[in-house]
Amino acid sequence: MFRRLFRTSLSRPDLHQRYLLSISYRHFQNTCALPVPTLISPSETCSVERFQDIQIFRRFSSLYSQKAHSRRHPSVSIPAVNRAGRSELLRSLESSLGSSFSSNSLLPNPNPLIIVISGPSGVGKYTVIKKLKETREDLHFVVTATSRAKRPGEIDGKDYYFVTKEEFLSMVERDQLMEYALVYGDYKGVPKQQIRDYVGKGHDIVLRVDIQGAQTLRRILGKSAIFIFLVAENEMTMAERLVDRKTETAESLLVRVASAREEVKHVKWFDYVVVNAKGKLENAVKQVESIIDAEKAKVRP
Ligand SMILES: Nc1ncnc2c1ncn2[C@@H]1O[C@H](COP(=O)(O)OP(=O)(O)OP(=O)(O)O)[C@@H](O)[C@H]1O
Repeated sequence: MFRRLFRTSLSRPDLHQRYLLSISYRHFQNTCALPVPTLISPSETCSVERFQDIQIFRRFSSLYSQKAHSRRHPSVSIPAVNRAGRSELLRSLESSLGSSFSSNSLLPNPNPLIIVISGPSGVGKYTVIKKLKETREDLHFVVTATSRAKRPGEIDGKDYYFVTKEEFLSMVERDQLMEYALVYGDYKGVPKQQIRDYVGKGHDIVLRVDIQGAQTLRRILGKSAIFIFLVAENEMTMAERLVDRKTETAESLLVRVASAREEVKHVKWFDYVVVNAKGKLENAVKQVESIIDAEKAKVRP
């Protein structure tokens, strides 16, 4: 590009004749240190046109001498690649650059991720998260507090903090919960302290909440959290899962399936939707993992 511009300016007859710029392009390319000629004697008055020509010339010479300087270091020669050893080549590249290669990470230190997994009752939130825990030890799963009774196989402090209604309300009073809701007659809430502790130490965290909880968290966290909506492939599968789990009374089943019908309409509040299809738990978990990996790889999470 420079060759073209340089020639264009020099080929202008007035510029060429008036300032007698006999510097060859080859000379410029070799030395990269273009002598700046005295274009105007101090006493000389300068026309606008001539002044502009001088400015153009000076801009070129300054720009290209800077670029060429940054490209190579005049005092260091790099040995022939086919003859020099690896470390010799690396050393000479370092001295040519004027500083050693750093082994520090080239990546910026990303902010910890907050991943919210939500979806209608019986869709498989707990099952997906349990499986995810096995493969992603780097994630911290925030343990929700609940006033509901423990289901078979659930462990206090691991799956939920099982508390009484009074204990739960006292946590609310002491402002210990980031969000809470009364879901199907039981309280559920996310303890603030766990989030502070883990996010403060730079850990990625995963929260499991119902749809109401997800909407509250969206209002609080906005775009600083990733919201994943888990669904079954169809209503029938969702209802079957609740029935087969054998944890609900007839009334509770009715409330949950009726709510689920409404809740699937809230998918638009979420960033991602993952289908947890019958017998395809592994696929759903893999998809959640892919979302986490993609979010971690984002330049601006
Ligand atoms: N992909 C799947 N295929 C078949 N069954 C599944 C699948 N995922 C979950 N289940 C079963 O569905 C039932 C409900 O799952 P789970 O308890 O994880 O749902 P949940 O969304 O956490 O429910 P809730 O919000 O009511 O606690 C469980 O019995 C579980 O084993």
